[in-house]
Amino acid sequence: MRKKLVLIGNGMAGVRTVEELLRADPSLYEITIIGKEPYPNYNRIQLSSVLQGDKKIDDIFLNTYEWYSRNGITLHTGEEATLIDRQRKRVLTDKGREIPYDKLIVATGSLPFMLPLPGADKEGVIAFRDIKDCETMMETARHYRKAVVIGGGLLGLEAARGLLNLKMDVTVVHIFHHLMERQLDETAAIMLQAELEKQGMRFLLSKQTTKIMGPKRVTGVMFADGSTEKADLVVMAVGIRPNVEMAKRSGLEVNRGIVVNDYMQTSDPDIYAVGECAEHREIVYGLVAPLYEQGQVLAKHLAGVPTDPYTGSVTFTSLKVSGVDVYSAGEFRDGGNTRAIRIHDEAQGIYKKILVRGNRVAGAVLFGDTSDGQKLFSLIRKRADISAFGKLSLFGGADEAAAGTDWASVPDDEMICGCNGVSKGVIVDAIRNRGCTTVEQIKGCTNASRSCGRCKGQVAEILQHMLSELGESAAAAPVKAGMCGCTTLSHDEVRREIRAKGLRSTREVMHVLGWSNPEGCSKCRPALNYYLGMLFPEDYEDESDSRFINERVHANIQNDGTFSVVPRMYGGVTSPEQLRKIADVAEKYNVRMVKVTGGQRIDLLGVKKEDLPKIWEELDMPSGYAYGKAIRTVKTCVGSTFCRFGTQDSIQMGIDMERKFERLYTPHKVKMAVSGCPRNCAESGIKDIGVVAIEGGWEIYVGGNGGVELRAAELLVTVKSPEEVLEWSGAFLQYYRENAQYLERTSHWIERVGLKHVQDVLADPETRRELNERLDVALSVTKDPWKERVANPELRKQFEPITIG
Ligand SMILES: Cc1cc2nc3c(=O)[nH]c(=O)nc-3n(C[C@H](O)[C@H](O)[C@H](O)COP(=O)(O)OP(=O)(O)OC[C@H]3O[C@@H](n4cnc5c(N)ncnc54)[C@H](O)[C@@H]3O)c2cc1C
Ligand SMILES: NC(=O)c1ccc[n+]([C@@H]2O[C@H](COP(=O)([O-])OP(=O)(O)OC[C@H]3O[C@@H](n4cnc5c(N)ncnc54)[C@H](O)[C@@H]3O)[C@@H](O)[C@H]2O)c1
Ligand code: SF4
Ligand code: FES
Repeated sequence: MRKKLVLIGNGMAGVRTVEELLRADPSLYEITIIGKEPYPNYNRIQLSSVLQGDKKIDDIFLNTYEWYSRNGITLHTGEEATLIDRQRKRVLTDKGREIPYDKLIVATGSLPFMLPLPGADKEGVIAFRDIKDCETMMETARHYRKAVVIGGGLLGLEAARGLLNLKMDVTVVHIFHHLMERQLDETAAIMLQAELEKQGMRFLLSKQTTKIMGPKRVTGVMFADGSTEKADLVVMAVGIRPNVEMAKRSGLEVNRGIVVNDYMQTSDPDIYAVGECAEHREIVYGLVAPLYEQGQVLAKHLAGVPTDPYTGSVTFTSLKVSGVDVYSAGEFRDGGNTRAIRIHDEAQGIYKKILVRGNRVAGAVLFGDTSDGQKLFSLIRKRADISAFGKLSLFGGADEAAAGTDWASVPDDEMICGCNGVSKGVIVDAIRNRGCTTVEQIKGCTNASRSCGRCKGQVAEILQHMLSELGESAAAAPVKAGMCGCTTLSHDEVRREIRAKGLRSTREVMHVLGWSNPEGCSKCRPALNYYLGMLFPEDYEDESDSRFINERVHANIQNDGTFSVVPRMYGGVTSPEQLRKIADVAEKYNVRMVKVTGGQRIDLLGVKKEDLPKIWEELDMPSGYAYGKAIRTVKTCVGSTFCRFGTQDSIQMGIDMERKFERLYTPHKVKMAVSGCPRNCAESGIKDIGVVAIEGGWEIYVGGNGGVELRAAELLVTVKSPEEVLEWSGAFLQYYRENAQYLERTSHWIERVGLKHVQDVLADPETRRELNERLDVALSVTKDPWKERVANPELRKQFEPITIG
């Protein structure tokens, strides 16, 4: 039986440790992760980029919910571990859960330090640590103008730049007489301040804040010298404290952080600590590179793989503010038996200082041109003997950068991605031997550029260099976009290979087609699952784990973690009996909102996951697939049944289409409509398939889209009878299913391949017949997912309130 491993803290260090462990041996542990924040693991570092407007929250997730379920990890989000009952080897949570463990990792990170000032609890006083803080700042900037950031360290300056981008007027209050005194000497700090002032930031240095002013919401801050500064928003960025209270309560040895040995083991041999909450040899780290190094050692240790102990890390920092290049690694203050080698070009705004002790580089501070950063960092880490280097050759710098790095002469062990400890040699190997031909693929293979992203340019340069070195054909070939970072093959190529080689499972596809990441990723897995299901409808066993969350639970997840339920109503027609059932269910399960959708259906919003099967059972209506890459709704107008202008029975046509095509999975969602005359009340002109009745027949339009990119549907064909509408629509749908890329709407697909091409193919009656034949096979094996889950106790278990929060 597998041992139980529990991780407390669903953050950067803990989840990286789990990733490394799965890479070492995925079969060893049954893993449970408890995370206080209501999201999957995200890149906290990139919150600065979100605030600065360079990224969206959606871009910074490192692991999707699918990743957890694919790896068999039980995830409890929005839940806090409150105590470790070490006697009974259980973790207790604030939701009353008791989770047994054999091995436990504590990775609770840090808490931002909030200055205990009078008034610090006022509205508008926040920290900058998580998504919520980031959202609060963005929202505040919509209504208020004046921000004060307390703390002129890395975090404070990145926050200040973000608030400037959000059009706030920003003052940074710093206690020390120069900025970033924990990373920079005075010269570099003064240059940095001048640059940031040019960007519009204001500074109050050597200022000690004594009070937060205001009635309920902050209106200003007061300083020890009696002066004040107005503020509608105060961001405290004055450092962090390891989050150790729970560990302390549970009796673990805690100093500043949770005390660990060289294998990250705490005072309890079955409990480990990793990340910002851990104290190793009296050091607590606050940057990802050392935390990932800790994670690597811990993962190997847990997997029983021989590993060197963790002996501590040399760190580097770099400010993520656009237009400013600052880099600091190792020691940075003069003195302490070090000699300084300096270049200071005031005209060009460049300052470089290297501190040397004996024959080794002990540290470096760079401003204005940081291109030597990683080279110097490598020398510091390796403790390289530099006696053979001329003083100035240590600074390759601007000239070398201008000429472009000669990557052939860079040693393989030179560190390229400091955050993830990836050297040039590892990147070269990924390109040469693991088939990587894009920066994304290298990221997937090696983690390079997955954290702060500053090394991305260098990774791209190495890639270019290698492609030319690997021969003319590679150099000449444009860097091809594979379907994701795991493969260089395009969607079309993958589909062709699956068909040609008769591959029957996602694992087999990945193995035979040489996926660089043997597990695949959230992009390729759903696509492969779709292609396999489409190509082999009768034999392929759907891999629910490869589907997006909505398709796994057959309901649409909402922004608060609840779900929506949309039962099918063919052609948008309902009955008093159905309406009564819907009303009863809505009342019984306290459904928060009942809403009519744009597709003429009724949506029950705010449903708890555990209530889904009960609601489906009591509704006793088919799933409307409102959550899937599938046939959605057929919207109809009243047509000739009631309307004075109606030329045909659009309602019946819509009902027949929906009954025929329901439950069919497609590359992306497919919406349809039928209008009873060209007045087009059902909006057939912006649907994937839009049917319009005319005197004596029907027009079929395709490729319309009413979403973000509005696109009018184009006339595919005019036919005479309802049977022909079904025949042409079926052939069109199957041709789209077989030829579009996964996640390609009909509008994009038609633009890519051209309407003329589709018309030419479908003009042949024999081709239409064959397409419809294959479509019928696919339709014949579909089952209503709600009924299936209601009837099957095993499938119902999935909805018990445990996994994804
Ligand atoms: C805006 C910003 C920018 C940054 N930029 C950089 C950078 O450029 N380079 C760099 O190296 N570092 C940077 N950092 C620091 C980096 O993000 C951290 O070092 C890293 O996230 C720490 O990882 P961790 O896993 O130890 O902690 P976290 O990522 O904080 O994860 C800990 C998680 O545990 C959860 N948790 C805590 N207690 C409990 C409990 N009792 N039960 C359940 N869950 C719990 C927390 O909610 C949190 O989600 C930045 C940080 C911020 C805030
Ligand atoms: N680019 C990056 O690498 C980056 C970016 C953001 C955050 N981080 C990390 O996040 C963590 C938090 O960052 P941070 O900048 O808050 O921590 P920090 O400890 O590096 O800096 C805090 C700064 O606040 C100043 N300060 C302390 N008390 C003050 C007071 N009363 N008034 C005014 N200033 C005061 C300190 O002098 C110090 O310079 C750190 O571990 C940092 O390394 C890193
Ligand atoms: S599209 Fe024509 S038939 Fe249908 S409701 Fe509008 S006017 Fe009447
Ligand atoms: S140096 Fe930060 S991601 Fe590579």
